[in-house]
Amino acid sequence: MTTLLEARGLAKTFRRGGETVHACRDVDLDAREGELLVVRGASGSGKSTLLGLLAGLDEPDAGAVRIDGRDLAALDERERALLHRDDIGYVYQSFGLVPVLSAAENVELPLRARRVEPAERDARVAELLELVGMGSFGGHRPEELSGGQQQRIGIARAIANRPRLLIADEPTGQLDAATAAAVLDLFARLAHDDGTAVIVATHDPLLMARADRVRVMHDGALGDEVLRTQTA
Ligand SMILES: Nc1ncnc2c1ncn2[C@@H]1O[C@H](COP(=O)(O)OP(=O)(O)OP(=O)(O)O)[C@@H](O)[C@H]1O
Repeated sequence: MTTLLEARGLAKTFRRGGETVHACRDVDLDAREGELLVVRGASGSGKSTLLGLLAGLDEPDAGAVRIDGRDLAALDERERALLHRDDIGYVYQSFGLVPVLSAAENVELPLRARRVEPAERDARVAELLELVGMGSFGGHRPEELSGGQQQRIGIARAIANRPRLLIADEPTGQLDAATAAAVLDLFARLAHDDGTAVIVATHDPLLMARADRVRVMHDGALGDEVLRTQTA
């Protein structure tokens, strides 16, 4: 399998009150095409910080992230925007939907950014809403949707442009068991059938059971790979 993302020596600290929090300490990580990689860890262990660094949403204090061999720190603003538009899908823990847009318009945003033709855009939005079981909710604003429904819209938006790299922060946190299982199937298909590199931060044991690899984060440090059978 081809390595799509390589992170080396990633570090990030925050100041909180008078103390320094080491949210990410010397993290090395590879993500490969066709693979579902789970990062597991207790609340506050640094998973969200790490995912934000991997996607280039935040700058590390030290270390580097290369995607397809390109160092994120070396990209100018335009190159970074294109990388985000075309190659990276990100599922935010708190969904990150635009409140004044409908569910369908939120899903449509990445397609508009790529200037997909209107007819193709409409068809793709309908397909994506169906895929996440939200076919009848396209006209609803985020505030009219439950947390789980917003989470599903966030997932549909993240995969709209068929990214090569999908990064998802607790993507089943708000979902009931049946919907979570459908999302797991979707992520597994994206990795195993479509060749997407999928990185998921989760506490969900079912998601861990579907992973090809599991890495455990503890106090900002990422441990060696653990066997899936050790994660249940
Ligand atoms: N912007 C920030 N300012 C100050 N401290 C922060 C900031 N972001 C994260 N932290 C701290 O860094 C540590 C790691 O947080 P992070 O959100 O990455 O963990 P997490 O594993 O994703 O937790 P959760 O599962 O609860 O989302 C925590 O101690 C958190 O309080």
